[in-house]
Amino acid sequence: MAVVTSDSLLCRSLLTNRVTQFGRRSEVSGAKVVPRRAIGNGGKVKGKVRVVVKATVQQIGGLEQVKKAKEGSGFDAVSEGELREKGFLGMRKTKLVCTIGPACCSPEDLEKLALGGMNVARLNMCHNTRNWHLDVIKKIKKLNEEKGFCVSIMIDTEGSQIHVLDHGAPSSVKAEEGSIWLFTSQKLEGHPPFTVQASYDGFSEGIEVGDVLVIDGGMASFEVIEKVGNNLCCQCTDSGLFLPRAKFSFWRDGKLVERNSELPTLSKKDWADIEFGVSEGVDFIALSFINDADSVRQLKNYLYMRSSRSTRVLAKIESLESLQRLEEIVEACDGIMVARGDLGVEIPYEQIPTVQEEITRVCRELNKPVIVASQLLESMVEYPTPTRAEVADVSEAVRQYADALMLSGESAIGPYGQKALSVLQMASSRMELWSREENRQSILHQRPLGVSLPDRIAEQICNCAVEMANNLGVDAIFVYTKHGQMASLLSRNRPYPPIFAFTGDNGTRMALNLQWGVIPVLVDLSDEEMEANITMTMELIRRKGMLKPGDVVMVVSDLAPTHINYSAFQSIQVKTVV
Ligand SMILES: Nc1ncnc2c1ncn2[C@@H]1O[C@H](COP(=O)(O)OP(=O)(O)OP(=O)(O)O)[C@@H](O)[C@H]1O
Ligand SMILES: CC(=O)C(=O)O
Ligand SMILES: [K+]
Ligand SMILES: [Mg+2]
Repeated sequence: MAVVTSDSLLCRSLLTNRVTQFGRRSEVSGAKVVPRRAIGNGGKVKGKVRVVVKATVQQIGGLEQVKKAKEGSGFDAVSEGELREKGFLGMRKTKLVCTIGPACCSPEDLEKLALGGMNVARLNMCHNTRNWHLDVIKKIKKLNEEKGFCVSIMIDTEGSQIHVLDHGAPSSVKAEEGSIWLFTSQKLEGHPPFTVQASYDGFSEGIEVGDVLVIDGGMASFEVIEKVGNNLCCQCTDSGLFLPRAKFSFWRDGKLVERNSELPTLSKKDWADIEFGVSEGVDFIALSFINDADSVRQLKNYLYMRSSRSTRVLAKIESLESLQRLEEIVEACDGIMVARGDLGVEIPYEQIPTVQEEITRVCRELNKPVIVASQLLESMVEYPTPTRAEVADVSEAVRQYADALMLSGESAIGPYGQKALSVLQMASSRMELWSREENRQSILHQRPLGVSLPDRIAEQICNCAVEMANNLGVDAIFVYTKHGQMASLLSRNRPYPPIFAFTGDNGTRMALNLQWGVIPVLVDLSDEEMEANITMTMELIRRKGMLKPGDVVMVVSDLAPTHINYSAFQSIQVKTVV
């Protein structure tokens, strides 16, 4: 068995080599042979950058690298099983994040979630002790090592926000219309009825009589009828429940009274949690309640100083301020979470759908992964089936090409976590298939990102590669990447075939777990011999019986062969398995 092509094809393609204007779209006629092109400015080959597009036929047996392609190396057990069962095109593209809580923290439950397709486990530092979280981290790492899973770990900081600290009951308390309540930041002895303790001393600063206090974005509403010192006396105007940690927002003349900037973005506790995450080698740190890009930069600088550069920083969009500074935050971070729960406290909930669409679009265009989170399958916290409206919401996020979907209470505290995960899995696969059949990918707009010529070339290569891959109907895209840049540029174009991202860097592998359509594979890559890397990885997949004669693989690479005097050497090759 060998991977195809003929040298004559290669020669022919070399003969048709011609120089084109930089930035022109590659013409793909549907033929499997694509002329090699050197791309330069104004018809000249530009300095130290070479781009090669070719179709080749080659024999892959007998190479030293083939021996290295040992069973099981770097390819996670779940993707392998999915590929066997469903073939390349059947592999799920949308990634799944599960919040880990008391309902799913045993090794058996974690294993079931991993088998069910959990790509990232989220630990919410608002809840439970650091030791509890440490125990979960250890269990996940053990599963990855011993059972061949590839589950990345995210910690989600508590952040600072005004919420209920104590309402005098372990679960919920009802507020009836007309009842009068005292809101205070003081701890009250014996907790008298109709009192609520707020989490922040300055919770009532700037608040006036007549303002409206809304609980959890609409769960209950109160009118401020008196202000005594820092305490607020309020009358319930819309009855509802106080849940533990219920959130406060104040409204005046139909507009939010903005307060978030008064609170520290990264509290002492957040820094201690971050320190914990860094020392335990978590893959993602998600920052709650950020208002601008400064806190993201601050954390990135800190990670740089700590030589913990493989930890990726995610910014959660859950305040009005962060929404107003969306682009600068997206540019500064490594990924975004649309935290619809708290966002719905700060903006009217009817705005959530359009805001979500806008955030996912900006993230894809700026090439940052985006997670859509909260209440996706909320009813499954209690019931074993989702509502039809919830399935529609999940499908809408997939249709918008979000990179990932997240479960919160559904997995953390609900008895049907695995079932909720399978609902996400099935609904996303279904919507992906529909999007592909409807050819929706072709209407994706890409804004140019790169500034330097090599970056612009990498971007164009990836845009063109995806267009070619879709037009040619290739089965898989292989990409070789150190930091994940090429893989994410391919993913940004949301191709039909899956992207196998081969990397020698474990941090890159774990980070790519969050990216749409990318299957990260850890392998030893040679800096010198790109062809050997290609041969080795094709053989790795073939020996597992997952590449069959007739399969067509597109290979995209940008690793620089050091013996060639070019600063970058990027190529697209199309290979057919014989
Ligand atoms: N580690 C944990 N230990 C105990 N309960 C947890 C844990 N993680 C989550 N939960 C429970 O699951 C629910 C949903 O989790 P989720 O992470 O969405 O939290 P949240 O409190 O709603 O806040 P946010 O997501 O805005 O930080 C929480 O309200 C909490 O009851
Ligand atoms: C996930 C989260 O923090 C929220 O939805 O508020
Ligand atoms: K949190
Ligand atoms: Mg939140």
